[in-house]
Amino acid sequence: MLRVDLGNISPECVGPNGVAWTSSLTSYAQRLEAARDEILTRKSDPGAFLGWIDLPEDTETLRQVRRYREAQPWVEDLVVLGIGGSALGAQAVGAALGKGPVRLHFVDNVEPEPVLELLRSLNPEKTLVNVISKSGTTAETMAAFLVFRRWLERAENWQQHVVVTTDPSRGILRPYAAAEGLTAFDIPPSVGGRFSVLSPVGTLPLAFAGVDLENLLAGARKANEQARSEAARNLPAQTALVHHLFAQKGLNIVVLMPYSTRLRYLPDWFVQLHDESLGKLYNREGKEVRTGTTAVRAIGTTDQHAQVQLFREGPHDKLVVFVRLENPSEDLEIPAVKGLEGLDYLFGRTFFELLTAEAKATAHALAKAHQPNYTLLLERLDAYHLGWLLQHLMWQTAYLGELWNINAFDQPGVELGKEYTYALMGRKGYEKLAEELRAEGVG
Ligand SMILES: O=P(O)(O)OC[C@H]1O[C@](O)(CO)[C@@H](O)[C@@H]1O
Repeated sequence: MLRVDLGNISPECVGPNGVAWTSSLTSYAQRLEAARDEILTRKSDPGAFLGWIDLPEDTETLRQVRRYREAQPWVEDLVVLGIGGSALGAQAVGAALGKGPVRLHFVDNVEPEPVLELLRSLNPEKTLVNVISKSGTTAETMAAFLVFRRWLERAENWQQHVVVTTDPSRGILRPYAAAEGLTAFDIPPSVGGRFSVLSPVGTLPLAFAGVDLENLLAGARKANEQARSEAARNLPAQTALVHHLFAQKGLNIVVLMPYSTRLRYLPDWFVQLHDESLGKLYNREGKEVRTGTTAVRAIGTTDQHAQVQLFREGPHDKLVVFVRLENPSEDLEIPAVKGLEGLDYLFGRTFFELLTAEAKATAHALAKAHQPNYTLLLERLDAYHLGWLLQHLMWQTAYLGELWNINAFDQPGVELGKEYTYALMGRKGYEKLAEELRAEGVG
């Protein structure tokens, strides 16, 4: 079960003029249900990029991924070459649920030293390289692929050591895979990178990490079920409404703070999902709107000792979202130690009890200071509940896009930086831009 505890969004914080949460939900119910109908109607248009909704139903692709994984028992290290949506989902789920025996590595930056260090630690005969790029053009991923492709020539049959995940027709990787006879998996054209964790972008690396993929998808189907419900039972529409109401009140920062080290990369995945989807200059009618709230990463309890001072006493420009587990997979009892009786309140208690108390205490301390927050509660940390949470957050993002009347599925704002990079690196066709940059003192 995935639940939400809205107890700490104090009534005076929610809705215009102190309207309580239940009244806000009632008054927005029609608008949320219209948003849901709009999303579901638009889903049949591939250009709407809503294909992620159907990924949890795609058990045939999952079977292909499984078959491929079973045919590669020799793999000891899997290197994912990908960035943004082509890496963050697998990284988040792998860190939370990966059991091995295959070690996952993510190369999502072109800083030479860490890449060289990784290469020196790997045995090419035991390494599989999964190059992942929806566009098949991203400079960082392609540069890493060129390096790994050359390095793999040290293996007997390098083609066996590469698996490609890309768009079925666009980009450089697809024809290259066909020409070299490489195994290739599709990223459906209707699925954008940051919504692709349940496609082979995520499932292929996660199959090697020993994640229970059937349950990951089953959990995501529960989120789909809720997201299709009426407003009163529609959890993603409800959390989207909370975000909307606080954004309207000028709270322009969203902190995602799981109380779990295993979930340490979840905020990174969420930051891309939320920021790239919702930070938009224009609305659907082409009117300048500049929407968005800035997602910030935090981990409990670690950031209680780093950021919570600011969350409580700094500007109240944030909505803090806690993620808490209701049950541990294992627990650790704290022993009584003679001579340390000053710590007797801990004797015989468990780590999980302390972790839970810390999370509840922080949430309440923030509420007391009128810093709104709510908590997403996962019954436990397993594939089913994590799949549910991921799909919940994707739906929440889609609902916010509707409430703000923006396209949550494009990212025009990152394109110019890419073009400048091409020009600075001397790519053919970018000579004029390179000249302009030189005239502007960049080069
Ligand atoms: O999968 P690709 O096409 O290499 O893109 C990687 C990432 O780059 C972006 O296009 C821009 O940051 C993201 O939307 C995407 O997830």
